[in-house]
Amino acid sequence: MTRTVHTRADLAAARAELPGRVAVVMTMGALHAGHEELLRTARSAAEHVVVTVFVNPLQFGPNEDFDRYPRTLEADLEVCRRAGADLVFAPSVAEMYPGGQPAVRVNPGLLGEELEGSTRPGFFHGVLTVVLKLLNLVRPQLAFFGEKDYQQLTMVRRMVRDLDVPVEIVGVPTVREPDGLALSSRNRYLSPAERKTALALSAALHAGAEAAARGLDNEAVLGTAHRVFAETGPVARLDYLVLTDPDLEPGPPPGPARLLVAAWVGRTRLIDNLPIHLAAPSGPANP
Ligand SMILES: Nc1ncnc2c1ncn2[C@@H]1O[C@H](COP(=O)(O)OP(=O)(O)OP(=O)(O)O)[C@@H](O)[C@H]1O
Ligand SMILES: CC(C)(CO)[C@@H](O)C(=O)[O-]
Ligand code: BAL
Repeated sequence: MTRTVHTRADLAAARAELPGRVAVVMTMGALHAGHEELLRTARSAAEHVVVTVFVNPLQFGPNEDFDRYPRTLEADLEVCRRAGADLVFAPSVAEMYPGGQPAVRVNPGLLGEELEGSTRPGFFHGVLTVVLKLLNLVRPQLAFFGEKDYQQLTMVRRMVRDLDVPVEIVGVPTVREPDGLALSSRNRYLSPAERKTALALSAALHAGAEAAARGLDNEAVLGTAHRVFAETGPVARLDYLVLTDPDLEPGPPPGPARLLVAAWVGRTRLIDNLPIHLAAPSGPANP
């Protein structure tokens, strides 16, 4: 049975009745098959699954989509029931932030100012603060996050390591539509024409990954990705398309790397990323 609670007192009481290993899946609702994959993976790894549904105002900028973000709690509860979640915590903003916006927030450090943090100032302060609060309220052994939000997953791992938070973070590969588009709650903002343009993100990433597999160097991999982005989505507006090392440190080494993209399609900002396997640069020939 899936129980739904809205207050921290009811959460504490319901949590106390869950023995064994507890996994949490944190969401902003508007659940889709990507979230369902997180729920399935969590279900197979722990005795109990807790889902949180909360559109966190702290991570939205003043000109972002907090007000129009889809809120579909009844449908979300049905997804949670089907997935066999034990408990859903769906608090109000006042329940999460009873004193108003918190003065004390998690500082994400320098990486928090880059990529997503560069275009969305304060975003990772807001994300890490609510993630830490939810970890403290749910007290899970495991927490599942999607690779679709790769920088978020990386930042959460760093926070847990740097602040000694007693939880294991598990990343789940991105679930895609058959044509490659990464599932995202924001896809429902797209008109049919924008839905086609949105393919520019995944097409660019896949072209970059294929170029790397063919042995092309970093520059050619990025060049290929840029060309395919422009050809597939000429009306999309690129924010960034970068090749980094898998921990988002500057400068990809030979070997594993990550290609990340963010772009606006109309008023909708989408992100995506893929792992890349760069061939080692060929050194001077042996005499
Ligand atoms: N396509 C996907 N595959 C795997 N995990 C996903 C996917 N989309 C979202 N997630 C993960 O689900 C969790 C909750 O994300 P969230 O509720 O913000 O959904 P979202 O689709 O990313 O929404 P948005 O469109 O607002 O970015 C996050 O850990 C996120 O990485
Ligand atoms: C992790 C999260 C639930 C925090 O609000 C959100 O950023 C999301 O849905 O990815
Ligand atoms: N999906 C990550 C949360 C956000 O974009 O606000």
